Amino acid sequence: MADPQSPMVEINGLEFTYPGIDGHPPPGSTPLIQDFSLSLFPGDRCLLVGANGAGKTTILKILGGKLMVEPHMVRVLGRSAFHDTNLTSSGDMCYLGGEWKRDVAFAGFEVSIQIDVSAEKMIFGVGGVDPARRAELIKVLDIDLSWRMHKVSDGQRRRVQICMGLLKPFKVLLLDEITVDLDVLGRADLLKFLIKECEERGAIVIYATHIFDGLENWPTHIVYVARGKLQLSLPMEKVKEMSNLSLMVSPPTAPHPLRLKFKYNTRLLVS
Ligand SMILES: Nc1ncnc2c1ncn2[C@@H]1O[C@H](COP(=O)(O)OP(=O)(O)OP(=O)(O)O)[C@@H](O)[C@H]1O
Repeated sequence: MADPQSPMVEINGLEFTYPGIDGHPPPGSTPLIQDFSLSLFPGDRCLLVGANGAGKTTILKILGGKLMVEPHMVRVLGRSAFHDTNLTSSGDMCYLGGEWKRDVAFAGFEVSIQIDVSAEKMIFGVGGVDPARRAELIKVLDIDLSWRMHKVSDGQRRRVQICMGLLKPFKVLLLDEITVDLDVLGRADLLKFLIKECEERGAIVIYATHIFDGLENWPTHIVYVARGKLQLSLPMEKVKEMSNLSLMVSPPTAPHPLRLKFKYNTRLLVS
């Protein structure tokens, strides 16, 4: 188990702008992510929330080492997420997000994983895996090993993707709307499995989603992002303490307010 006092993820004054076609941020552009700092410790389960375009995926991609930032701005397990490729290849950090694609011959060109191969071949093709963990994941995700990948539904394909991503005992898991294709029971079983991973092994999960159903007791933290800035980071005990309190981050008349209503009757009204 990791030292509970030392952060597994540290974001220090993160700034990020997507590069233009010349590979550099357009001159004079305002950074998309600004002045963002956050530390997460062993066992933390962080729910990353915010409106469309707030910057959640960008933050997860930066943490997942898919976008370059200065090494001191983001440390994952004490290492630079972008520069230390061993973080991902070792399985210590796992990013699951977006569509499940694979690179084909042309640089930067990707196609969906829809080849005629069985779920069994894909899952058992991942080497160096504990057979008991693999069997548990196949059960939790209710995977039929005889599924052919070109004939399965989106949700079934997603289950195989999640299973393959979780086969190695990750230390940091980044989930970007990955459960959107799962049915209610499949999602609940997966979320329960992730709680066990955090409590028993001290792993951490950062989960960006717009679907709050069934999440009342899942997170240890709620992190709210708007316009690329951290607006709120609340431990769940605080959210529970705020029973009957409405926390107004922006007036309820703001266009498209996002309402997070948990069973504790805490309402975060944010735009
Ligand atoms: N590759 C890119 N190049 C330039 N701008 C981008 C790129 N990807 C995203 N953006 C912009 O960055 C902003 C944040 O996008 P991001 O995908 O991080 O938001 P999000 O909070 O994950 O949104 P959603 O809830 O819709 O998934 C958006 O305005 C988007 O248009």
